[in-house]
Amino acid sequence: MSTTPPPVLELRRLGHRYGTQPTFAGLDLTLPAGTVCCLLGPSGCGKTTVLRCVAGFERVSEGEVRIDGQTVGSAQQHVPPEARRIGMVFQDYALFPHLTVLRNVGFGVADKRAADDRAMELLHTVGLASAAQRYPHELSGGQQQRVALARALAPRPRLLLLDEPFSNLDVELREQLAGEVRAILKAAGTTAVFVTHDQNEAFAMADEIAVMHQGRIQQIAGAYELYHRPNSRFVADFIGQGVFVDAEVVSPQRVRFELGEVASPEPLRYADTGQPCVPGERVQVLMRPDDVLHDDASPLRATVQHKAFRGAEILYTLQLASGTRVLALVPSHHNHALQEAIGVRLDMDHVIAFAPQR
Ligand SMILES: Nc1ncnc2c1ncn2[C@@H]1O[C@H](COP(=O)(O)OP(=O)(O)OP(=O)(O)O)[C@@H](O)[C@H]1O
Repeated sequence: MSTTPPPVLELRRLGHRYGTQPTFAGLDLTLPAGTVCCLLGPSGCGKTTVLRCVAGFERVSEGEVRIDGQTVGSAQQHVPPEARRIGMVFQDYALFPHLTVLRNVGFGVADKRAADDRAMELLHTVGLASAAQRYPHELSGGQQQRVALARALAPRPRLLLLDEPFSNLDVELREQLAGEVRAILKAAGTTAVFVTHDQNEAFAMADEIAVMHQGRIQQIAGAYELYHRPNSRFVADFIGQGVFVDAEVVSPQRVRFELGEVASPEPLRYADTGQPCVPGERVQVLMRPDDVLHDDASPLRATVQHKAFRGAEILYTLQLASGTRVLALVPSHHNHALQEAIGVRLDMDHVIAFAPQR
C-alpha cells in the first residue's frame, strides 16, 4: 500500500517576534510537492520574515516549520540554514563577481567533478548556455537573475525560496521573467515559495497566493478565486481594482443598486462571515471595473471623472447621479472626455457582499 508523502513545507501555527514585538502569529500553510506559492502583501506585513524563518535565518517563537515532514524550526528546535537543503534567490542576485557564470551556477554542487555538467544543464534550462564563460557584470539584470535561479536549483534543493526576485527589474521584464521562471520551476517539479508585493508577478507565477496583512494570512487561494471570491474587505481591496457600492437585499438571491438589480446564482451571504444576507438589509457590494459596461443605448448615465489609458482599454472613474463613483474598463476606441455623460449598465454575475462600514 502506498502512503502519501508529507507536504514539502508545512507551517503550523507559526509565530515570530522581533524582541517583544510580534511580527506574525498563528500562520498555517501547507505546500504539496511541486507547488509554487506566493506570499503577497503590503510592505511590512511580515512576508520576508516568514521566508527567513523557513530558511532558518530567524528563530521562530511559536509553532513549527516542517520540511518533508521533519521539524526544522520551533521554539525548542532550530536546524541551521545550511542543513535545511533549501535554495534561495534574492532580490540583488548575489552572484560572485569574480567567478564565471558556469562557476557561479556550479558553486553549491557538492560533487565537484559533476559541478560543471550540472551547471551546464541548468544554464540550458534558463536559456543562458552561451553565457557560461562570461562574468556577471557582462549580463543584464534579467540574465543575472536567471543565473541566480540556476545556481539555486543546481544542488537540487528540497524547497526553493525567492525573496522579491524581480524587484530590481523594470516592470515589463518582471512579468515576462515571472512567467519564464514559473515554467522552469514547473518543468523541474520544484516546490517554491516567493515573496512579492506585486500582484501581477504573483498572478504570473503562483499556483497558490497567500495574502498577508498585519501578520496574518487573510486568504490562500489561486488568483481567480482571490479576485472573484475574496473573503475579506482587505483582500477585495488589495487584489485588483474595485469599489464598494451601497445596495439593498431585495430577496435571498437579489440585490438592488442604483444601476439596477442583480440576481445571484446562489443565496446571498456576507463574504467575510458566511452569514446569510437578509432581505431588507443594506449591504456594500464589491464592484469590479469589468462589472460596469459602457453602453450608448443604456438610459443610465454616468459622468467621466477620471480616465487612465491602458492601451487596449481605458479605465474610467464614473460618477452616478447619487454621487457614487464606480470604475469601468472600456475598449480604448471609446475615448470620452472628462465630464462627458456616457451610458452604462451593470453586468455582474456574482455578488460579493459585506456589511456596511460604520
Ligand atoms: N531585524 C528587525 N528588527 C526589528 N524589526 C524588524 C526587523 N526586520 C523587520 N522588522 C519589522 O518586522 C515587520 C515585518 O517585516 P518584513 O520585512 O518581514 O515585512 P515584509 O512584508 O517583507 O516587508 P517588505 O515588503 O517591505 O519587504 C516590519 O514591521 C518590520 O519593520
